[in-house]
Amino acid sequence: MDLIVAKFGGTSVGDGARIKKAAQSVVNEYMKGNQIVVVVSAVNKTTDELIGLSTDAIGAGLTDKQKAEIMAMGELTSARLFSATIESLGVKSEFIDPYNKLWPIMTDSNPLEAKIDFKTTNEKAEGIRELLNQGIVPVICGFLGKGPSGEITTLGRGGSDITAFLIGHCLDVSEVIIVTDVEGVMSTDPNKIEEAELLPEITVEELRDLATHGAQVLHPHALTYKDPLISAKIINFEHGNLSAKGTRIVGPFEGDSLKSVTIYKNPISLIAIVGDGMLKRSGLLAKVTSCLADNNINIFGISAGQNSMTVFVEKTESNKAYHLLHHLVIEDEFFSSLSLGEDASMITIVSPNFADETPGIISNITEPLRKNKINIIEISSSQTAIVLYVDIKDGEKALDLLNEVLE
Ligand SMILES: Nc1ncnc2c1ncn2[C@@H]1O[C@H](COP(=O)(O)OP(=O)(O)O)[C@@H](O)[C@H]1O
Ligand SMILES: N[C@@H](CC(=O)OP(=O)(O)O)C(=O)O
Repeated sequence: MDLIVAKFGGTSVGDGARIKKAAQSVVNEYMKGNQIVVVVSAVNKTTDELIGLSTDAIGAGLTDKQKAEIMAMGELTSARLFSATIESLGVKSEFIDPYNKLWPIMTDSNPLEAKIDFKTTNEKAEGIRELLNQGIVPVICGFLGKGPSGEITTLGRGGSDITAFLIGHCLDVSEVIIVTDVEGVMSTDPNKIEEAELLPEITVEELRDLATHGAQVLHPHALTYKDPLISAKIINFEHGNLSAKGTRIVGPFEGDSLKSVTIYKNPISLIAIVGDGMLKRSGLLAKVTSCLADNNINIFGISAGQNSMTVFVEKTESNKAYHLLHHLVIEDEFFSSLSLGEDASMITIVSPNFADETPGIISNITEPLRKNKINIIEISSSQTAIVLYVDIKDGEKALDLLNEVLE
């Protein structure tokens, strides 16, 4: 007997027929002898409509607390609807909303982007297991939380995915299934490029980066709760079948923790190339990268400024790269000179929450290094990773300091 969480997004429960199809797929799984927890989003665009209505009626006077309470009506309704539909198909079901004593998801008091109180949620989730053992299918409102005073909070737009993975983690389920309006994760958004192709599999790390950079298919924070041993997949509601294939989400793998500070095992060398007004000339970056690629030299990073560009390569390859790039510099009129810099340690800090921790995350990271007189040679940041280069002699010390920051 497997224990499964199935999350149905707004479009998957977009009308009566879809709700029935979704409920039938749950019932079929239940009939196979599996236990199943349903997490449901608001029907179709209900959340947008509720926001639109309240903004039209109240405008700037709408408080965040009121907004959360009004938005919550979407999931309060859909959970009741879904649970009643399961019952109509002959299986016992109970909807679980924040007013129910079994409600598990506890948060801080932020109404719109509530932070999950993991410890309490983990304890409370055991109550759901009692229902499952009685043969009841719990239908939990996605997206919602309960604050310290019993008030309704929300986990941020698209937050039902977080609910699904969080419940999956707390109950240590065998599988989390995200049911949505596309076949799975595709090579790009199929609603933007029709030729998009289905990926049979994607790693947690890839999907997290994709989601953080705007791909709506899954909330990036949901993956924080993806355990390596819990299977997960994204499937299309059209199949009406929870065994549909879709895209399997694999990992995270050992050493690929979602929050980590790592130092690259080998020294890195910096090669700086200068030229007048480099940013305004097209094709210079391509010349440098193809020169190194043609000679099988891996580029670890590259940064470009007004009059210079820095390339990061492994120290063992730096001499070869230096000579190759020198040829390029003397051949090309837009480059004037290059220099092989000091050896550096490359430290990568990864966290899915950087996007939320800004402003301030860069200074949190650089401040302890400054205090310890560690010079940062170069730093680059994205929404999920910060890479910095420090003098090779400072590498290990910087690693320790940055581990403290991440804790
Ligand atoms: N790489 C991608 N693969 C699949 N879908 C994507 C991708 N990038 C963006 N999307 C979008 O994600 C949408 C699914 O997310 P969402 O609308 O939030 O679904 P749900 O309502 O089920 O939660 C798809 O309709 C698609 O437009
Ligand atoms: N209904 C909420 C939560 C959610 O996750 O919805 P969906 O699964 O349809 O993206 C929202 O629209 O933000």
